[in-house]
Amino acid sequence: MRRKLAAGNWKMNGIGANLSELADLASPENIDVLICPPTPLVSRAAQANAKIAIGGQDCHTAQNGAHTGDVSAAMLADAGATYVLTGHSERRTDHGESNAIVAAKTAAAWDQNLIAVICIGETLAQREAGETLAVIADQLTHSTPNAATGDNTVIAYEPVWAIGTGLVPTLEQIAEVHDFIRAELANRFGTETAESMRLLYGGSVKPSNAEYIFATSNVDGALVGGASLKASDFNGIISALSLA
Ligand SMILES: O=C(CO)COP(=O)(O)O
Repeated sequence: MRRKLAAGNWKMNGIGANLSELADLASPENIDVLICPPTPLVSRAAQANAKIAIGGQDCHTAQNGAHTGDVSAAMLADAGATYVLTGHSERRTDHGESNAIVAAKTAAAWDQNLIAVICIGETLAQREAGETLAVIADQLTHSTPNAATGDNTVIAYEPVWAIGTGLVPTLEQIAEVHDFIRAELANRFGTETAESMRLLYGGSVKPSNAEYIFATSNVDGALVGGASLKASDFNGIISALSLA
């Protein structure tokens, strides 16, 4: 059985004062809860609530060296992180990260025993051009190294046009992509590995729509931006996932 995962991505939001939100997060026994705060908060976040996991939002392909401003998977692990996001669309756009770079970052995360949450998703233009599944297949294939397992990898489907916009795909659209991802994983890694890998939906998930999204085929949780910043909001999503 896949353990469901409620993941929050604080993006470039939050200072020390915001860490008090972590103490107020619910942590139901039957699901995993993860928060990915900005890098300067990772170490303190990891001390704030023993029941939730902490992750980085990005890592370098190397573990150390002359890369000013970057953070390595080794540093995140040392600070108490157990997960890291790789290939978030904002990294792909703001920092020009290719699938090959995302795959190298994912491998670097695994080297430090971090669970990689590999993010993929189409733009609105790609969806309107009917290219969604081709884009998803391409990103999934080339961002995911061969050694992926259900233990070291989570796949997050985040349509770029749904991030921070309040727009959410229909449940049919979410199911279509999640079913497709599961099938692609089965083709490549075999059914057992594919069935053990968690697939998250991300993009404007709120307490008000979480229950419906979590009832969708092959959705094992969510990657949440804005609604993860306040415990009162994220707890609504955590509760919906726990009951799903
Ligand atoms: O990008 C996201 C999480 O990684 C989604 O952000 P929002 O939940 O704010 O739309």
